[in-house]
Amino acid sequence: MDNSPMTAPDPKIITGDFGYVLEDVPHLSDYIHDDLPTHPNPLQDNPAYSVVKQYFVNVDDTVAQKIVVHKDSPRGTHFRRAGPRQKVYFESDEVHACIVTCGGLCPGLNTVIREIVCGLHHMYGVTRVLGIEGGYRGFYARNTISLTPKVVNDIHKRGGTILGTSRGGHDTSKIVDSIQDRGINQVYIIGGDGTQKGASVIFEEIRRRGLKVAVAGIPKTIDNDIPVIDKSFGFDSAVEEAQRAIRAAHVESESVENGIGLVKLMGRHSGFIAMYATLASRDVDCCLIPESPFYLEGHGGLFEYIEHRLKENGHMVIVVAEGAGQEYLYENTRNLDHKQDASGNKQLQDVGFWLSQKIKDHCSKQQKMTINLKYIDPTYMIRAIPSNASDNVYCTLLAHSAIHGAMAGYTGFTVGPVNGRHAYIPFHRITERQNKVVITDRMWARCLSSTNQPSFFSPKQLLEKKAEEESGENHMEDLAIK
Ligand SMILES: Nc1ncnc2c1ncn2[C@@H]1O[C@H](COP(=O)(O)OP(=O)(O)O)[C@@H](O)[C@H]1O
Ligand SMILES: O=P(O)(O)OC[C@H]1O[C@](O)(COP(=O)(O)O)[C@@H](O)[C@@H]1O
Ligand SMILES: [Mg+2]
Repeated sequence: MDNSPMTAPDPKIITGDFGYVLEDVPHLSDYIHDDLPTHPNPLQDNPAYSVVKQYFVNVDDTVAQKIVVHKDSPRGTHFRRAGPRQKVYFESDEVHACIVTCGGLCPGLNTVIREIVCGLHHMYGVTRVLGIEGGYRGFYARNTISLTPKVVNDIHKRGGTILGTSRGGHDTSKIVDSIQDRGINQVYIIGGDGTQKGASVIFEEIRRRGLKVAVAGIPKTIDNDIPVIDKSFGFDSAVEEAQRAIRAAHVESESVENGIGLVKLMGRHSGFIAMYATLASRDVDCCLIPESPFYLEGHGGLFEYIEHRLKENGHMVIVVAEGAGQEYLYENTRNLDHKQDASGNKQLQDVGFWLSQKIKDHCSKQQKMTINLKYIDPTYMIRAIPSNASDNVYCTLLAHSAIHGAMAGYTGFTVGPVNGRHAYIPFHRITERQNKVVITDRMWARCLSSTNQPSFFSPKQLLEKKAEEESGENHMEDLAIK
């Protein structure tokens, strides 16, 4: 076996007129130089699909990343449009696919698994699909299970993942050895930012070994922290389920004098669930997210706002994303500073519990008012639900787009909607940064105006933040266009 070090190839950038840039994804033919045979897409004979007008996408179709433009704006970055091609690079009985799920749970994982199995079977006549159990380490440390449409028929009605998942355990060469030994030639990897980084190095190793194996990533994150794509599957389901906890917090708080309902929601680095759940509910008086630092004491602080709100309304609901205010918690427990999970993610401390204590201490110290605080932590209950109807449809489209891409010989890509159109996105664009709530954007302003909470920023700090975010955006644009 060749053990020369892995080097990532340069990104595939194709430029055109008027500032058009295609950030393309790799194709098997980029590194397998023997003539790879192509075959007509079996979908053309499929009774369900054959009548569809223009079912196949044009090979040159691309999707624009930026759709708000001015008369003279450059056309900017584009991604290859996802969808079925007229020619495929695999024959049906040649395909031996596998599916793995990694990282934290998320509503919809089972739907994606189901739709990959059924899509491969029904659209492309593929019968050999293996489920890798227990995340990346399952490639070399666990048994596999054979997945058929019958086995997966009902799984979309269940939360979790029938394959199991794990953090850590990514051993690239053992994983690729296992892929090679089993004769797998399509690898479907469902997972978040960490998983997509893992998928990227698996792809690099496969390319280095010159294997005819397509690697397709399906982005999973309940936190919605994956960039470029419009949103991640399971996010809508999570926001919907969070409403139940917020409603409970509201009922509890308004039933007593000076009631405070405090709800913690997931969101390690990105406060999207908290922000959307707040906006959807309209019962929330304060939403705290990691992107927007807050402070407790003094003028404009959280305590002042709580006192004001209780005086005014007699009760209040606070939503806090789990990653918010972590700087305060680490201040107090220096010894836990560097605790990480098996994947290297920083382990967070319970901001909801900490905040409850702080609010209670403050109110009892001040002897100003007796409060009645109920802390609700529904985080794992939310993560474990099955996906809702709209996420189910979304998961189906993701699975189909991934299958069409792999069958067409594309590899080293993540699939996802960009401005509503599914596209193939190179791994590095998905893993180079995290999607975060931009607190100088209108959506956060809507959230603040719906709760009427303080922004916790002075006008000067806000201007600085805006300048910082604008220069960050320009930097990303530069990277994309070069
Ligand atoms: N930089 C990386 N390179 C290779 N594998 C990684 C990397 N980061 C994470 N992984 C692997 O990806 C899997 C999931 O990562 P994790 O961060 O736990 O969840 P998520 O993918 O949901 O963000 C783990 O098995 C982990 O070992
Ligand atoms: O208890 P676990 O499995 O480590 O998960 C907790 C974390 O998982 C998340 O849901 C995100 O997980 P991923 O990074 O796997 O998408 C966070 O919101 C949360 O901090
Ligand atoms: Mg992650």
